[in-house]
Amino acid sequence: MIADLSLYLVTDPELCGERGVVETVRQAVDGGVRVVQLRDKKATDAETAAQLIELSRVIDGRALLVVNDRLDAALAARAAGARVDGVHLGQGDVSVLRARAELGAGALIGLTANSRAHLDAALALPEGSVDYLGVGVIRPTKTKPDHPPALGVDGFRAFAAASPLPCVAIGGVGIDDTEVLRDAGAAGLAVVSALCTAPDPAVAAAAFVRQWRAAGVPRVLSIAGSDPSGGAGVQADLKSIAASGGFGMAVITALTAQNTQGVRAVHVPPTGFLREQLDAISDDIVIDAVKIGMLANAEVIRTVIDWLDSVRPPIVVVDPVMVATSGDRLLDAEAEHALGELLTRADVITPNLGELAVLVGRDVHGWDDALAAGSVLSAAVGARVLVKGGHLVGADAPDALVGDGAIVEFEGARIATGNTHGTGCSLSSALATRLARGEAPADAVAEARAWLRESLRESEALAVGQGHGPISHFAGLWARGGLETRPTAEDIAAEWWASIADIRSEIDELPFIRALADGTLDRDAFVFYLAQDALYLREYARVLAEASRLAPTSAEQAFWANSAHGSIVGELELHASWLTPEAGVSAATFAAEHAPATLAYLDHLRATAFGGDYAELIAAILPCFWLYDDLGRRLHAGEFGEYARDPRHPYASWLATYADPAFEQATVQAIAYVSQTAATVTPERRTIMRRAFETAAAHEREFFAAPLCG
Ligand SMILES: Cc1ncc(COP(=O)(O)OP(=O)(O)O)c(N)n1
Ligand SMILES: Cc1nc(C(=O)O)sc1CCOP(=O)(O)O
Ligand SMILES: [Mg+2]
Repeated sequence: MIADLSLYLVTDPELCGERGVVETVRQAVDGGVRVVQLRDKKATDAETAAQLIELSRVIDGRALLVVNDRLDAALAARAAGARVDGVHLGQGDVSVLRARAELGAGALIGLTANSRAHLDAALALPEGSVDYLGVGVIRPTKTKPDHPPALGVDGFRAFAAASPLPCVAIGGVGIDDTEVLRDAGAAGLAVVSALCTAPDPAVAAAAFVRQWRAAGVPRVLSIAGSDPSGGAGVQADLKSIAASGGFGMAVITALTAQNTQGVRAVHVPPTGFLREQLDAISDDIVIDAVKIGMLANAEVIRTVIDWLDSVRPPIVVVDPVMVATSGDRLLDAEAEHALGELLTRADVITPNLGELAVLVGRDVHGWDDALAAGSVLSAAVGARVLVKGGHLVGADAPDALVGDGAIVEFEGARIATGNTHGTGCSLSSALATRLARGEAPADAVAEARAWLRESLRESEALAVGQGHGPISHFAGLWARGGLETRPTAEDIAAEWWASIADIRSEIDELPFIRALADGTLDRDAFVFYLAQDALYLREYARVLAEASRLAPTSAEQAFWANSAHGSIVGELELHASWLTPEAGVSAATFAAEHAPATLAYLDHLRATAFGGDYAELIAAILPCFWLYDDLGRRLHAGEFGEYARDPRHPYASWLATYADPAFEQATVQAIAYVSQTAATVTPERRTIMRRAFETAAAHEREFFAAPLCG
C-alpha cells in the first residue's frame, strides 16, 4: 500500500509539555495527521517500545505509526502485539536494508536525505528498500539544534524534482508553507513544534489538512456499480468528480444492464476480483476520498469493509443504495446488516428518504420526521447524514446536513424535470470531491447541491433515453466556455499578429512609408504626418492613462501610466524639435486640425476607453506599440533599402526614434500584458479584444496613408 504522507507528526516529549505525547498524538490524529513518528532521544529501548504499544492503541489504525531510529524497540512492540508500521532512519542510524529485512516488505521505511550524495545512495539501494525521504531542514529550527544547512523552498523543490522517491518536507515547517511546499513537490509535511506546541493539536492539524487539500487536485475513488447508459453508477460518479474539480477513479462492484427506463440484469464479479481492483489502486495511488455506491450483497460489502480497514482513506462518503425509486428493497437482510457495519466507517452518509427509513427501522413521515431520523442515524453510526428531500411530495426539495449535534438546512424549490436518473450517485460523488478539496462539510454540501441543481435544470438539453434521463453533469462548465481549449498567451500573440498580416503588407507598400524610407518624402507631407502624430499622441496619452486606471495589478497600472507619460513627452518633443526656424515649420502649420484618419483612430480608442473594459481597451492600444516597433526595427535593419540607415538621410533623426530599444522593451511588455489578459478571458471576450486590436491596426494603416492620400 502506498502511504498517505500528507501530514506527518514527529513527536517531541519536551514540546508536548504537560499534555504529554500520547494526548498530543490522540488529538493530532483526530485532526487528520496521517503518520505519527515517535521520536524520543532520551528514552531507553524498553521505554520506547512501551510508548509504541500505547500509541498504537490510541491511534487505532487511523494513522500509520513509525519510530525514529529505534528498530529494536519497533520489533519489541510488534512482538507485544502493537501495530508499528515502520521506522524513520537517519544517515547515521541502523541500515535501511536491515530494517527492511526485519520489518518486512509492507513496512513504512523512511530515510533522511538532504544532499545529492544522500539521494544517490538511497537510489542505489535495491528497489523497494526506502518508501520516502525526509528532506530538510526547510528553515532553521530550534527543535533540532544540530540540523544541516537550510534548503529553503527552492532547495527542496530542486531536491524533490530529482527524486523518484516521495519527499516529505521537514524542519521549520508551518501552516503558511503548505501551499508552496505542495507546489514544490512535497508528498507531505513533517512537523514537530507546529503541532506539539499547538494549544489544540486537533484544530491545528485540521487547519494543515484543509490547506493541503486546497492546494492539490483530489484523487477520488468511486466504488460502485456500472450503468452503461452513463447516467448513474461509476459513470455518473466519474463525471461528477471531474465536474467538481477532482481526479476520478472507479472500482466496479457490479455490472448492470440498464438504461433510463430500468435495470434489466445485474452481474456481480467475484469478490476476489473486486479486492484486486481495490488493491491495484491503493498500492499505487494516494486516495484522498472514497465514494461508495451500489454494493450488491453481503460478501461485496465485507470485501469493501476489509479494504477500508486496511487503507483508512481520509474521507468516506457512502450512498447507501438499498431502496429503488419504486420502493423495492435492493439488498437482502444479510447485506443490509453488513451495510450497517460499513456505515460506521463513513464520514458522511447520503440516504434517500426510503433508505433513511430502512436504516432507522421505521417509516419516515415528512421533512421534520426525516430530520429526526437523520439525527438518530448520525448518532448510531458516528457519521454526518445528508438527509435529502428529493423524494418528498410538494413544491419544495430541501436537504439537510445532520450531525455533530447540529442540523444545517438547505432550502430549494423542486426543479421540474423527469431527468432524475443518477442524482443520488452524482450528489454523493460531488460531495466527496468537495470534502477532499478541503471544503468544510456544510460548504461542500452547499456547493455540491448548487452544482446538482444547475445540472438538473440543464438536463433537458441532453435528450438521452426515453425514460428518466440523466442530469447534465458539465452544464455549468459548458455554459462558461469550458469546451474551448484555452490558448496560451504566446498562441494568442502569434494568432493576432498573423490576423493583421494583410494590413502590415499594405502599410509596407504605402507611398508614404516607401518615400520615408528612401528619403524622397515631400517635406510638407512629412510635417503633416508629424503634426497629426502630435495630435494623436496627446489623446493616446489620455487613453493610456485610462488603461492605467482600469488595470487589475499595480505592475500593469504602472506600465500604462509610464506609457502615458512617454506619449506626452513624445508629443512635446515633436513640437520642440520641429517648431524651429531651421526646420521652417510654423506653429499654425503644426497645430493643424485633426485629419479624418486621425479622428477616426482616436474615436475608436476613446470608444473602447470609455466602455470601461480593460481587456478590450489594451487590445485597441496595442497596434500603436507593435506596428511602430516592427516597422522601426525593419527600417533600421535596411529591409526597405540601405539608405534608410544612412546618417545623411533627411529624416535620419526621426527614423532613429522608431528603433529605440526602450520602445522595443515597452512593446514586448505591452504584448505580454495584452496576450496574457486575452488568455484568461472567455472566448467571447477574447473575440471582442481581437476585433478591437484589428480595428486599431486598420486605423494605423489609414494614419500612415493620410499624408500622401488625404
Ligand atoms: C520525516 C523525518 N525526516 C527526517 C527526520 C530526521 O531523522 P534523523 O536524520 O534520523 O534525525 P533525528 O530525528 O534522529 O534527529 C525525521 N526524524 N523525520
Ligand atoms: C526531527 C527533525 N529532523 C530534521 C531534519 O531536517 O532531518 S528537522 C527536525 C525537527 C523539525 O522540527 P520543527 O517542525 O519544530 O521545525
Ligand atoms: Mg535518527
